Amino acid sequence: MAQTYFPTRKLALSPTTEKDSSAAGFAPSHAADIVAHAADVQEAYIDQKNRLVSAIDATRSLLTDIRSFNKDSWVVRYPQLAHKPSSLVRSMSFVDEPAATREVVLTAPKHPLQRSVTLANLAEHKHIIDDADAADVSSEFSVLRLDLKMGPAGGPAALVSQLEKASIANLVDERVQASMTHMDKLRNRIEDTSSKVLVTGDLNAGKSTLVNALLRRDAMPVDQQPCTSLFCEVHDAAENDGVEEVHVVTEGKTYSINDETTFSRRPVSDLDKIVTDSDVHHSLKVYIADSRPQEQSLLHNGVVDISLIDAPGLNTDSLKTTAVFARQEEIDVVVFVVSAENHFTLSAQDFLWNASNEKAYLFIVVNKYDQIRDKERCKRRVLEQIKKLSPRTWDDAEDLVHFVDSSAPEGSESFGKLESALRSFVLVKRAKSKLLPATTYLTNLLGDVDLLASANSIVAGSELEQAKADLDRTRPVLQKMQAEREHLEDGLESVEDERTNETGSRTKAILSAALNRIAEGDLALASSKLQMPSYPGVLNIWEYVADVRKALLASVDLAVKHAEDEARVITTKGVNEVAALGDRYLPEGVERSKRVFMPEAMFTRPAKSAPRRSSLARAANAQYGLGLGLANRADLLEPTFADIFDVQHYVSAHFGGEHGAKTGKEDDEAALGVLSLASVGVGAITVAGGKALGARGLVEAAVRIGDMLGNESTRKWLAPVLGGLVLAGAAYLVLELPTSVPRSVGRRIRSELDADGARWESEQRERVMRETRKVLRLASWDLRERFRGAMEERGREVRGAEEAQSRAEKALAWFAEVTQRTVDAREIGGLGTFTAA
Ligand SMILES: Nc1nc2c(ncn2[C@@H]2O[C@H](COP(=O)(O)OP(=O)(O)OP(=O)(O)O)[C@@H](O)[C@H]2O)c(=O)[nH]1
Repeated sequence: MAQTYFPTRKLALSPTTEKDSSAAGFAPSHAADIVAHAADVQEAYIDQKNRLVSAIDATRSLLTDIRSFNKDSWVVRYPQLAHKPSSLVRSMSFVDEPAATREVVLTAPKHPLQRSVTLANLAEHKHIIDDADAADVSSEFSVLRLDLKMGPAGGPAALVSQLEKASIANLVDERVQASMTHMDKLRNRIEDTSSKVLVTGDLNAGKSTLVNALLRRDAMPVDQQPCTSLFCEVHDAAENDGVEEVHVVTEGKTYSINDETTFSRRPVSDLDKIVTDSDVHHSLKVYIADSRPQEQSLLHNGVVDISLIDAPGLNTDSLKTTAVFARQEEIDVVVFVVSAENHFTLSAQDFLWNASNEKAYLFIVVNKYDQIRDKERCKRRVLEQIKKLSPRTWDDAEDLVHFVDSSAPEGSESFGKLESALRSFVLVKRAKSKLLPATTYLTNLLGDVDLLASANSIVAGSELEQAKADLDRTRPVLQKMQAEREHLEDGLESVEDERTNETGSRTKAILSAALNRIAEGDLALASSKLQMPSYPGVLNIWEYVADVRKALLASVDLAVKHAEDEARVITTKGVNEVAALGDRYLPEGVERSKRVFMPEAMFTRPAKSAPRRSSLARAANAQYGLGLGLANRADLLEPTFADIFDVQHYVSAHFGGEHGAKTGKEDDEAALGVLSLASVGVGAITVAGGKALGARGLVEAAVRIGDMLGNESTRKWLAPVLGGLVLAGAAYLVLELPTSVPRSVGRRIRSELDADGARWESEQRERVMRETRKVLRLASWDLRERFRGAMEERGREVRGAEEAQSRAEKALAWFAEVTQRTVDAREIGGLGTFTAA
């Protein structure tokens, strides 16, 4: 019954059960009780309305926060719960990830004001999974339900199997936004204090008289012939700035008090005339001032802006119009006026029957009761009719059916009771039409928020676990890498240095030995591939020198190549050591270097720029593939006199000068020009003497020879002796050539290699070391990059996991707060206790 909307007050009205006798003998309560009841109802209504408004505001702010949290901190997930027969267990999946399902369980709320069910992880609630009673518990969204069916119009609807997380979150956000807009409307509706009471009934039943009685003034014309044919809507003049006025609504326009084009103004004194003259169905807005205090006035009651609509009497013509009018949403209450003398006409019965089906409760005023002699009998017969026409009205007859004399309201107890009951009834009906939808909506919405929060809590919980596991896995790896970085660095440096130095010393050893050997006239390197040419005889001495030169140069090439090969071996070792360092320090799962080291590719690149050096030194840098390729350089193969008689060697050896070793090739050639002539004979002498003679000795010998030539007798024997000596020397020279030429050539080559003062050997060493260092640097760089990349990757993983952890923790706390706030909102709105009848 109506009072159940306001359970916070113990109402003074008798309970329904006591009224069961009302059909037989209706026992009216004392008017004072009714008035007190009206005050209670009014207070309870205001209280409930305010609570609901606060709850709406709290929910609205919660939704605003949820939206911004979802935007900034958490992509909200939308769960789908598949029902499992006879159990509280649901299979939960998310629209963005339909394949991944997890079992959850519906749990009883921890708080009485929580949703009837929330979700929890199955593992934590195994004990309640087989509760058959729970099979029907709904785990569906109502307000925030997403319509995920899509497809061409008329075609088979296809379930959107998978949408992006973000798109789903957007859809949820849109639903939340839409529900906020809807709440604004509900709030406006609740706050809207206007309420329309339609007064209708049989012709001449006294409707206008009742309206006048309620207003306590003769505003509406009575006894009109023909009967009232238009709808007069009576408002408090306060709504028209306190001015009493009639607004005749322009035909075809929708009335707005703020739009002068929708009505024309007439004085209230013209009302009689307007009603009398009216031959068409107009509607009127009548603004009447009620000077009575708020607690007495119906129009001016301080709670609801009630307007009374005096409708035309029901007949076959007006019946339909009035029925349509009564059905309008803004009509909160229908007051049906019936004459006690006539009871219900057929039109009245028709209207009541339909109206009671559509609007459960009707307020019935049985008028002209003063005219009835046998009042009890009349009352009984009227109530019997009401019982048939509107049983629910009959149930509440004490509140809803009033037997009055509208022509004399002042001081009438029954009329006072009618007024109070009508006011309560208006408020009760408002509660039903305005507060209840808002209450239901809010209850459903908060339930959905709970469901969303608990599903997202479960997700946050799993993400937290995942993040912790990730951290446990990645953080130690990162820390280990940070700790070992220096070791790796040291290891790489030492491989680089050690192997480069090893290459250097190997090269040095090989080349030193090689140069010493050629200086002795031997091949730089003993090899089966090379042989010293055999001496072809003095007549082919020039070719012999060329061949020796070529063979020695080729052997130097071979020695260089040998040093390079050694460097390749050492470098390969170094590369393998770098790879081993990679195996040791790179974490699991990091791809090892795919570079394949090809030792044969070493020493194949021409130097980009070399400083100016002797042609040999330049050649040394020109072509690495075949050692130095010295033996293929035509310009280097050209033999010289010095290759045969190495005067320069003897001269420099004698003067102990380093001239020869230090001059350039041009100087070599100049020296050869001066000394070449002398070297032929003198070189022979010196060699013939078995030891190297000094220049002084040579000069002295020449002088003595000159003296002897000046002496006649001496000349006689000197010529044959001298000739003999020269011949012997020449013979010796010729005999020694096979051994002296290789030495001379070897020494020449050696000194030419060192020609520009830069030690050829150390240059070669540097070159070979550079190559090794280059390879090892590349290998180290590659490993360092891998290590750095892996460390960055692990760092990112750790940071990602840390962020995920803090996001999940924040989300868990947030969703717990959301749940608490839904509880608070329910409490504020009295939703847990406010139940519909
Ligand atoms: N004695 C008495 N006369 C009443 C009462 N109510 C109305 N009347 C009289 O009944 C007549 C009709 O009253 P109206 O108020 O004009 O009736 P109505 O229902 O508005 O008439 P229509 O709008 O024309 O259908 C008037 O003469 C009123 O004085 C009442 O409670 N007691």
